[in-house]
Amino acid sequence: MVSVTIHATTHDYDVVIGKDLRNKVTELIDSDYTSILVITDDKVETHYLNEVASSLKENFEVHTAIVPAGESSKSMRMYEKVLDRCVEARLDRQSLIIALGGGMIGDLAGYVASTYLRGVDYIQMPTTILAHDSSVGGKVAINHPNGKNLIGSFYNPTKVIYDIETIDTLPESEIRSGYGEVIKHAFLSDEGWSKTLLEVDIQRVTKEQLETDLTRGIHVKASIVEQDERETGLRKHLNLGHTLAHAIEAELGYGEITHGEAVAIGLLFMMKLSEEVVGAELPVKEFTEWLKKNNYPLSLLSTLDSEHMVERMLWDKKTVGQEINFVLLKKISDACVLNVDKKEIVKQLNLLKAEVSGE
Ligand SMILES: NC(=O)c1ccc[n+]([C@@H]2O[C@H](COP(=O)([O-])OP(=O)(O)OC[C@H]3O[C@@H](n4cnc5c(N)ncnc54)[C@H](O)[C@@H]3O)[C@@H](O)[C@H]2O)c1
Ligand SMILES: O=C(O)C(=O)C[C@@H](O)[C@H](O)[C@H](O)COP(=O)(O)O
Ligand SMILES: [Zn+2]
Repeated sequence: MVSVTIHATTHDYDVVIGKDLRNKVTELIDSDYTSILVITDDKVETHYLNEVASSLKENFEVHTAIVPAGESSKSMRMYEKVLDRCVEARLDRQSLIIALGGGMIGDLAGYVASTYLRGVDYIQMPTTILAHDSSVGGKVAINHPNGKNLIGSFYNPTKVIYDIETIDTLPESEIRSGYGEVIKHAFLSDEGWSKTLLEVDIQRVTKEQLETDLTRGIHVKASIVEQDERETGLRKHLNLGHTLAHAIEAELGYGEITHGEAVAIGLLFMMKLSEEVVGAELPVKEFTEWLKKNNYPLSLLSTLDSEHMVERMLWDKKTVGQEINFVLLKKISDACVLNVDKKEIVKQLNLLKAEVSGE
């Protein structure tokens, strides 16, 4: 078992990474809670809810809330439903919420925890690769039809319990999605690691490599959120690739593309923009090849109208006074935030669309 302590402004919390933790959750809960509400989705429920609930029942009164799997559950409607469940279960201020699932559940349950009774404790139990990112750092949110995560807060969990065995049941599409954020963390931090990842074949990646990459990603994220929890500066770098990614997700409809796939496409666009705007020399060719080899859905770019995507980007949380701010790379592991002219964004997006469709 590996434990990484995150030093947050409100409290320190541990990210515990290990095997079979789903059957040992009770042992990992330090406080004496009156009751626990486990929030999960209906896919994760079939795999892991029984084990987690059985472990908790040894010591606690346990309630459950199950929402439909998929990004469309990160909504106002589902937020209200889960709050109703909190009320129905009579959770009090000494109750605990457990978010059992991927980033969708982590964000939704975390937002519920941050607002119910003005805030109750919650634990993140990530079950996807992507959630190595979402379970750390305390950003919790739900989506609005206009833009991703428009309603949310910063609210740190009391613990993150990452049972690494749960990722065994992930389909290939979710491994692909997870690697979108893993490679983002590599681009932000380490050229050598980035090169290693560009060799990864998503269909054949080993368990050992997955564990190493996840743990590494958690360390990168931890270091950044510890320095700038509320995203006044440095934390913006974690948004690398997200200005386009979030615009694509909202445009296609939440859940039509995975978050990590959208981020991967956003990273490619970020690279092209970085070359153009800051004269960076980046492994664009290698990254494009890697995306193609691993079946990231680059072809959907051709379905997007560039001007309209710029309109979508105005909902990005880095947008100030209608100016779009991009996280760009001067080189691998050296990011900056720059205002990019809307005409330039349209031009570069059109060029990228033409390139990937082979025009
Ligand atoms: N808060 C943050 O800092 C942060 C960071 C990154 C992403 N996010 C958010 O995270 C969300 C994406 O998270 P995600 O990719 O984990 O998606 P997700 O939670 O929707 O999970 C993806 C799919 O995998 C299924 N699943 C989950 N665990 C499984 C398992 N172990 N075995 C089999 N199936 C499993 C789910 O039911 C779902 O169908 C987005 O909403 C994104 O905005 C938040
Ligand atoms: O933790 C952060 O900060 C991030 O930006 C991580 C992103 O991977 C994540 O998708 C986050 O939810 C995006 O935040 P937002 O503020 O752009 O909604
Ligand atoms: Zn993300």
